[in-house]
Amino acid sequence: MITLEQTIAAILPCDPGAAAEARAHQDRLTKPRGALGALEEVAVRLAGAAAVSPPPIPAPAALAIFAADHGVHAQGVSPWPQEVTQQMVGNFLAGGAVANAFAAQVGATVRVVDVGVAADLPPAPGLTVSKVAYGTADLSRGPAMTVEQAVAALEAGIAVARELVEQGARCLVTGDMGIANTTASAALVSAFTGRDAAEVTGRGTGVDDETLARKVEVVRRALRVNGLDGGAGAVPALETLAAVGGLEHAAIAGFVLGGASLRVPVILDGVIAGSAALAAAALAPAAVDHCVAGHRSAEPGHALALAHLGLRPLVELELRLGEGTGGLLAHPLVCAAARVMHEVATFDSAGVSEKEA
Ligand SMILES: O=C(O)c1ccc[n+]([C@@H]2O[C@H](COP(=O)([O-])O)[C@@H](O)[C@H]2O)c1
Ligand SMILES: Cc1cc2nc[nH]c2cc1C
Repeated sequence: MITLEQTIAAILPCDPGAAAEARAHQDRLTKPRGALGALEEVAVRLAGAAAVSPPPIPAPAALAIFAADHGVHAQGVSPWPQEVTQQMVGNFLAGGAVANAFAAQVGATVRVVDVGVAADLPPAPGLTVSKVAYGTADLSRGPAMTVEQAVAALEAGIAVARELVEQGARCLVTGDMGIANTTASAALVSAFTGRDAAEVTGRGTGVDDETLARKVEVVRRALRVNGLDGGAGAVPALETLAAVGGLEHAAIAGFVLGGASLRVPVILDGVIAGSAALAAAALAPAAVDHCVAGHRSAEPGHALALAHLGLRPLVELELRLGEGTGGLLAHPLVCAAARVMHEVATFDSAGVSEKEA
C-alpha cells in the first residue's frame, strides 16, 4: 500500500514551462485572445499539472462517492435521520440517485466507498468497503477522529484514486454522502480559513432558521473545544482534520492527494470537497495545482474555501446536493478546454489573418 507520506512526497507542482507553452498556444488559436474566458485558464492549468502542452484530454472520468456518518448529528444539525446515509448508498448502488443520472450523462463510472457508515452494508458490485469507524465522534464535544483514523481514511482515499487510475480513469471526480456533513464542512472551513462560524455555516439539506442558529453555535463550540479558535494554521493540518472533519472529508482529501500524485486532474464537487481540499492543500500545497473547482454550491463556506484555495468554480447553478453532482456537470467543460488545445487551428495553419496593430 502507498502511504500518505509517500503520496505527499510524489506530488509535483504545476510545470511553469508547460503552462507558458499552453498560454502561448492559446494565443495562436483562431479566436480572439481570451475569448474562451475561464476555459483558457483551465487548459493552462491542465497543461501545467500534466507537465505537457497540449494537455491530455481528461477522459474517461471516474466518480468516487465517499460515504460516512457523523456523531455531531446528535446535536440536531440536520433535519434528516442518520439512516439516510446508508439508504442513499443503496440508492447509488442501484443506480437510482441524481449522481447516477449525471454520471451516465457524462460517461463517468461510479464507485461508492464506505469509509464510515454507521451500519454494515451488504457487499455489492461498485461498493468498496474501507470502513475506518462506524461514524465519527461528536466534534462539538471533542475530536471527531483520532489522528490514526484520519490517516487511515486519507489512505483509503489514496487507494481508491490509484485503483481508478489503474483501471483507466484520466479524471477523478469527488463525491460524498453523509447526513450532517455540512456541519463538519463548516467547521473545517472555519478552522482552515480563520473565518467566523456564522460566515461559513449554511442550511445544508435545508434547515430552518432555528436549526441554522444552533448549527452556527455547534460549529463555534467545535472550534473552541478542539482548540482551533486561535487562527488559521495554528494547529497542524492532520490534527485539524481529525478534530472537526468527517471520515469522508479525510478520504476525499486523500483522493485529491492520490490524483495529484499521479498527475491526474481532480474535479472538486461542493462544500464537502472544498473543505476536504483545504485539508489536502494544508498537507501538500502543490495538490491544488491538480484540482479544478467543478461548481460553487449554495453553502456559504464553499465560496470562502474556493477563494482560499485560489480556485474559480466552473458551474454556478445553486446546486446543494453533493454526491459529486456539480463535479460531474463540469467534466464536459474541462474536456472541452483540453480538446481545444488539440483540435483548433492556428492563425498560421488556417490562413486566418491576425488582429491589426
Ligand atoms: O455539496 C454541497 O455543497 C452540499 C450542500 C448541502 C448538502 N449536501 C449533502 O447533504 C448532506 C448533508 O447535509 P446536512 O444538512 O445533513 O448537513 C450530505 O449528504 C451532502 O452530500 C451537499
Ligand atoms: C435524500 C438525500 C439525498 C442526498 N444526496 C446527498 N445528500 C443527500 C441528502 C438527502 C437527504
